[in-house]
Amino acid sequence: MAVRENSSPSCLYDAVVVGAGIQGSFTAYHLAKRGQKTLLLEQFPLPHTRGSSHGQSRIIRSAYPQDYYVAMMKRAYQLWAELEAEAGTPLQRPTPMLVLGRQQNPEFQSYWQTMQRLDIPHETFTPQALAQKYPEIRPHGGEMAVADLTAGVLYPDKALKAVQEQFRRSGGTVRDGEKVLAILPGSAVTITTNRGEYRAKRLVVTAGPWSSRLLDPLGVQLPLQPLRIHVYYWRAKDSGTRSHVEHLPCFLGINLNQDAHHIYGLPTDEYPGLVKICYHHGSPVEPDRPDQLDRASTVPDLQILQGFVRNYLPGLDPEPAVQEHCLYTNTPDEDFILDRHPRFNNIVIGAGFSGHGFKFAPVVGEILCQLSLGEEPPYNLAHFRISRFPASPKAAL
Ligand SMILES: Cc1cc2nc3c(=O)[nH]c(=O)nc-3n(C[C@H](O)[C@H](O)[C@H](O)COP(=O)(O)OP(=O)(O)OC[C@H]3O[C@@H](n4cnc5c(N)ncnc54)[C@H](O)[C@@H]3O)c2cc1C
Ligand SMILES: O=C(O)[C@@H]1CCCC=N1
Repeated sequence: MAVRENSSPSCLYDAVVVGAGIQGSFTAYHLAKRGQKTLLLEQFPLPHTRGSSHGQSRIIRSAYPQDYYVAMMKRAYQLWAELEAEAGTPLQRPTPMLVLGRQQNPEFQSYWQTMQRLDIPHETFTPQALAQKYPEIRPHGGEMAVADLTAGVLYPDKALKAVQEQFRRSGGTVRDGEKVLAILPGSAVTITTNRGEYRAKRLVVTAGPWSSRLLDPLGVQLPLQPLRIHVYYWRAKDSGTRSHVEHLPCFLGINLNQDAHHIYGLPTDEYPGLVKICYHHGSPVEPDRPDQLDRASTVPDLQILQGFVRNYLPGLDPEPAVQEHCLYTNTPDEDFILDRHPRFNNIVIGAGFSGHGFKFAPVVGEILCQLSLGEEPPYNLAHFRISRFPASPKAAL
């Protein structure tokens, strides 16, 4: 195997980041801005559609039931604006997001109370006010809404391109089509790829659905579950009502009709006249074989969504017009993993973004950069620690 660029001390990298999805790309961007000689490795030729960060729309919002996410979003909005200024292009479009639910529902209450307590600009809609403002939406049984007025639609493909470009401008190197096969810990970490070998003072692993492949041999078994998520786009029944589709806000339905489901939607630019509505859960899958689903554990997402469309958005055709897919990597509590390796503190892990990580990527990248530089990020990271999971037997090293 060829040894690349590590035959002299000057070719030792300050940092190597594995995985050029949105989290790894922002981590590399911050490291390079901090003057670190940084290499970003990606297994597939870029851009690609095989992980979690591709596509043309994601929701950005401040509204979360948990204060710690709201605090991180404050910083994320600042950093998104910085990247937009550097790139000279908008990376999001402001669009309010309705949290829909029953007033008595504890999760709905948490969203609402957090918005009030933390002064997130918001507007509350009684069922009557909701019907007036958004007649396309038909809530049931007294369901109401609170709108996060800071929300919007992010443009993921553009964002990924912009952050990687700015990383390169800061002196960083991206090598795509280069898969990391092995990691050997040490004061300088040795990284073996299908093309060669590198050494780095610090390593950040942001490998999305493939994270366990790299981390298990390093003795950290994380409860990460890759899920296949179907992305559905729906059209108005009557083409004359197309403007109704475009008028819809982003929305997040909490246990609507007293079902256990979370369903979300957003107006998008990628298919003019269609609205994207998805089920926030998917079927377990191997990331290299996303088409092989185990029937026994496949979630009936389409039936659930069709029921929702018929009941809540009767102006839409209940047959989806377009179907795509993407991968989530879930933790059991759906909180992220942002931590140092328990034994090797120059190896940092960012994983388990559980289908809601895109909006946080600028601040996640900053946190992973700070952790890898031995700094303590100014957030409560207790919810993101590896130690929150029950200990599992360690692999031999
Ligand atoms: C359908 C869908 C809708 C979503 N909606 C929202 C939303 O509205 N708002 C929101 O905030 N978030 C949303 N998310 C979540 C968000 O997109 C993800 O949290 C985020 O993209 C995760 O990024 P990542 O960098 O961790 O993973 P990825 O994008 O998967 O990146 C990991 C990268 O690592 C590379 N890699 C893996 N192993 C190796 C290796 N051995 N060597 C080299 N490279 C390697 C992979 O090829 C990949 O490119 C959604 C996700 C999906 C799928
Ligand atoms: O993160 C988001 O905002 C979206 C909507 C809720 C479910 C997952 N992604």
